[in-house]
Amino acid sequence: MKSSKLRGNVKISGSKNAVLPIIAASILTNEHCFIEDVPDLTDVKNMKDILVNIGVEVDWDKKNKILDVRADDIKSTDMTCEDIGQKIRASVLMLGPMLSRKGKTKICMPGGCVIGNRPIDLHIKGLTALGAHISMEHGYIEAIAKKLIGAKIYLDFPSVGATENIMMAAVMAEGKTTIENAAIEPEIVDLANFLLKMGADIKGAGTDTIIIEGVSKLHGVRHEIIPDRMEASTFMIAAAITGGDLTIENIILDHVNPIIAKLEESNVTVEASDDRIRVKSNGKIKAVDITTLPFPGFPTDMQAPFMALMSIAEGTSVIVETIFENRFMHVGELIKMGANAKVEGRSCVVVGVKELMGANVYASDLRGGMALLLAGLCAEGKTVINDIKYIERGYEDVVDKFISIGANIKKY
Ligand SMILES: CC(=O)N[C@H]1[C@@H](OP(=O)(O)OP(=O)(O)OC[C@H]2O[C@@H](n3ccc(=O)[nH]c3=O)[C@H](O)[C@@H]2O)O[C@H](CO)[C@@H](O)[C@@H]1O
Ligand SMILES: C=C(OP(=O)(O)O)C(=O)O
Repeated sequence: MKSSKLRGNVKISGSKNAVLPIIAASILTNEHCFIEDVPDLTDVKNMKDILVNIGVEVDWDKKNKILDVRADDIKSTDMTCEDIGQKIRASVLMLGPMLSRKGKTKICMPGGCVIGNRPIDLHIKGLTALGAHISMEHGYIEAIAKKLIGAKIYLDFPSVGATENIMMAAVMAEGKTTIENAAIEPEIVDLANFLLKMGADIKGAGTDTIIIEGVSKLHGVRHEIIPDRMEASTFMIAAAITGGDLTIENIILDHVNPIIAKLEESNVTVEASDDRIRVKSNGKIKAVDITTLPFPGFPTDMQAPFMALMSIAEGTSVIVETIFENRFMHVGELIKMGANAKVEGRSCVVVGVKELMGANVYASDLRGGMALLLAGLCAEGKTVINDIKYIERGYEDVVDKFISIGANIKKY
């Protein structure tokens, strides 16, 4: 049976991609860091465990969504324990803070969504420019720096993770660091705000040139994580795909502009005010083209969910993925559900169909899994999504949130 049109209000959680680097940054001081609005996600648990394994005290008050991190005694620099790092992408973000705090570390090659090769050469280039010696052997990365010294670093691509890692290494390096062609995503700005509150000297975060003057010490901080723009965008698409009417609360409008623009082009009504947004649809979706780009372009993380919407649109949509070379794993599963889609290199042509049909499908990554869930909401008949662990990496209380707005969905 189809889920009904989703209706009601849904509150957005703290951002996964903002909280993970901020947890890493909290070891830059030996004082308490209180991180607020922390989402209960497996990625956050894994990041917390990485810290706990090296002797950092971490107290997670899930009821109040507060993580209290105190890294006054980092007992080990070996972060390879149980290979937790392989489970998440953000584990690589421990390199910068550990070099800064301990002068050395050993971590696993990072995991995260399998959406391309995801090399870390730009992280290494940046940290090496600051004086680190980095070697990679047997799936482990070893980094040593007697002293970090500020440098001018040009990123060949505005990598989010590399910008974050370099910022965290540079805040206590000697002298000035300039990151050129830096990423400008909102999560970079949130990290910079966290570091500024700790006493760092950073200028230009949110622009393509970030200038950091090293300071000798950072102190404890209290900081609230920004709302998750990907979760917000997902619920906006959910309203559209079910012909529903949702009010999405705790949202920063500037962070979701590309989704607003594309939904409006698709014949969806969007009413924005302050920190909430109402998305209404009569179910008649018009096909539009999208090309993923770094912020403020259309986010690669919303490519798969938006493709689910385009599967039932009137007309043909061309979806171009420019950020990751292998981010179309969901296409085959959408085709099982009746979608008419064809991948050609970095592009996918989607010809809208009248209706999708329920099927037994497999999530292969976080956002691809969410695309299947969204498709399942509007499909005729039952959809069974296997491997929802991928979805749970990045969506807090996902099943309960969908049930609260009228979705016919159950977790087994
Ligand atoms: C935990 C987290 O915040 N994840 C986000 C982060 O991932 P992540 O930080 O991994 O993404 P990057 O911005 O680094 O990657 C973007 C592109 O740069 C390439 N690259 C990256 C680093 C490097 O050293 N060399 C290199 O070639 C990647 O292969 C990719 O093609 O930003 C992505 C792009 O917005 C999002 O999809 C992810 O959700
Ligand atoms: C790709 C993603 O996450 P990660 O970088 O953690 O794999 C994502 O959030 O869509």
